[in-house]
Amino acid sequence: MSTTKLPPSSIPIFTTVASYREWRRKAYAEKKSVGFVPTMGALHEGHLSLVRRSLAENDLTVMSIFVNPAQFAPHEDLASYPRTLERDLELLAEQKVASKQPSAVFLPNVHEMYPSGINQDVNQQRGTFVEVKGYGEQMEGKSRPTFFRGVATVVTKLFNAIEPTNAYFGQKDIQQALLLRHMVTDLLLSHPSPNNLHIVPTIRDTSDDLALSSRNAYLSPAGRKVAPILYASLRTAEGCWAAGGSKLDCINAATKIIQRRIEQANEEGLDVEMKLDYLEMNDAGDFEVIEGDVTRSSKGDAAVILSGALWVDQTRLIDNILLGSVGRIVR
Ligand SMILES: Nc1ncnc2c1ncn2[C@@H]1O[C@H](COP(=O)(O)OP(=O)(O)OP(=O)(O)O)[C@@H](O)[C@H]1O
Ligand SMILES: CC(C)(CO)[C@@H](O)C(=O)[O-]
Ligand code: BAL
Repeated sequence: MSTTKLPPSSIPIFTTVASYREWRRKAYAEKKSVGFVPTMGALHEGHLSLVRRSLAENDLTVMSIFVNPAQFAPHEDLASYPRTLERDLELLAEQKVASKQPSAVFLPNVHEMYPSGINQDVNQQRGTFVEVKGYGEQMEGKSRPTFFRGVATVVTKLFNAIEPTNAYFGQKDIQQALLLRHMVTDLLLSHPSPNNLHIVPTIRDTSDDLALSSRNAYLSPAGRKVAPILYASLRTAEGCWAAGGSKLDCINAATKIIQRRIEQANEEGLDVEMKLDYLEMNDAGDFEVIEGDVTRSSKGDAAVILSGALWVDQTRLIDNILLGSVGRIVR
């Protein structure tokens, strides 16, 4: 275990796969289950809810903190992504469920995760990648075409290194979590098995329901004031869908809510720019876009992802609501 230049921590920190594996071997020998919470750090209550779920369901809980360069496009915010390691370790050490506390932090550097090197050329011809075709091109993948390849690749590596019994992901990034379930199934992974990849509900700010997100730290006061409109617009679409509206009508109604907020912000003289990236409904099974004339009753019982992304100045916010029969998704 290396402790060079690391902040003090009461939880063991492993910076190499080799040192972590020694610890993991002991857990196997003692027949202890290992819950895993992968993150990019800058922890908030959303991350901590995943930790508490893991603590409740496993003997041991491991969190990884790794800002994965491969999932950022060259024009994205890799350099400025919030990094708050000292505070993250403090928050983690405060978590306790039924006298269990987090057991280890995996904190690799880029070389440890990408031993053959990494470049962010989207057309790169050399290297090992994991791509989940057919599930990474819609919704988030449409706006971030190389994002899911980066996520699937690093999560495969993390699963191989950590060998978790259970892994925990947030509903806030629903496409990511469902795509990873497909990946785990298709690659016959057993650590975790597909049934043990859990999706945990989104934690929101109690005052205005804004989904907690590390990138919220980028928001100016004016940006923070308008940001809840994304979820409010999704709630409008949800209500419209429940009342029997067509997909087209519901998305239009939600879009109008955003447009109205943009006008209002101008009228209020708020110093903020908003731009809607997308609002869409997709089948939760195959991620296909729902046709405009489809309604809740014509869709039957199948689960639907209602999701959107909104630019607030330079910050890209995402959120979603699951519609229909979602019991088998969030579990
Ligand atoms: N509000 C939230 N509620 C529940 N889980 C969340 C929430 N926000 C993030 N997560 C989950 O935490 C895990 C780690 O996410 P990550 O470190 O990227 O944080 P983030 O807040 O989503 O950051 P970003 O602002 O980059 O999207 C993911 O599984 C993610 O879905
Ligand atoms: C799953 C993940 C840790 C992979 O880098 C990241 O995409 C995240 O934090 O959601
Ligand atoms: N929360 C998903 C990680 C990302 O947006 O890069």
